[in-house]
Amino acid sequence: MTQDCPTVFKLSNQAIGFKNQPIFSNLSLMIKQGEKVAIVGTSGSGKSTLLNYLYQCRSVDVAYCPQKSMLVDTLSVYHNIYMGILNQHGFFYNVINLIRPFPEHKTRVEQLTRRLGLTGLLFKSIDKLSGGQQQRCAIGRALYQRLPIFIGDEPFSGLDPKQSVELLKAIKEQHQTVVVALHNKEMALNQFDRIIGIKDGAIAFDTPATEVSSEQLELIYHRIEHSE
Ligand SMILES: Nc1ncnc2c1ncn2[C@@H]1O[C@H](COP(=O)(O)OP(=O)(O)OP(=O)(O)O)[C@@H](O)[C@H]1O
Repeated sequence: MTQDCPTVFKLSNQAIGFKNQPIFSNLSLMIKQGEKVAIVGTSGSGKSTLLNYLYQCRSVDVAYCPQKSMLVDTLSVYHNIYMGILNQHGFFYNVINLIRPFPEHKTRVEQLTRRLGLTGLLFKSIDKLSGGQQQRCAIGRALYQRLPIFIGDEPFSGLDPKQSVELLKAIKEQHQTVVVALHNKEMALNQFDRIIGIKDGAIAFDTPATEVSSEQLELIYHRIEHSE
């Protein structure tokens, strides 16, 4: 039961946003260890702003998969995935491993690429991959960090539904707590424990996925049409 688990994020009446543009003025939110949370809302509603804030709150425990993947185009899948753990090793270890991969990392990254559906692409450079393959590589970078929390900002947007579910399964196996922004309502309803709907700079609903109706979700995406 996650109710009895430690709290991993707790925001109380928090203002979140940018210098001259607050996005949330009074946000309260608690996420417990072990929860699998989907964040939904229209484009521009503040999902990325919130996820980035959560990441900043405890970056050492979070494998973060932002919308702009920050992969290095000219480097290979292997190198881009390994880069996720650069901060876990010393400078010389990293340099040697990047020039001549240690067998331990090569084996583990290769196993991971199979799970990601990137078999045979280990040493292919990122700029030679499709958008979806690049996205899977970015997820691989997060998975390779083996951190307790995964935060993903639309990590499946370029993937087909089957791949998305498979990758989410891998993410759930690797990370205790999962917080993901997505636009796929079916996935939010079927694959997560809890759904947080964001609208007009506030949480419109925060409900167990089994209790969220598709009407509630539709409402989140409903735009008010202004007429003169
Ligand atoms: N660096 C920034 N400086 C100022 N305002 C920003 C900045 N980044 C985003 N915004 C604004 O903050 C609001 C929320 O943006 P955010 O990217 O969090 O939305 P989102 O829900 O993630 O959207 P999408 O689904 O399109 O990714 C938007 O109005 C956006 O214009």
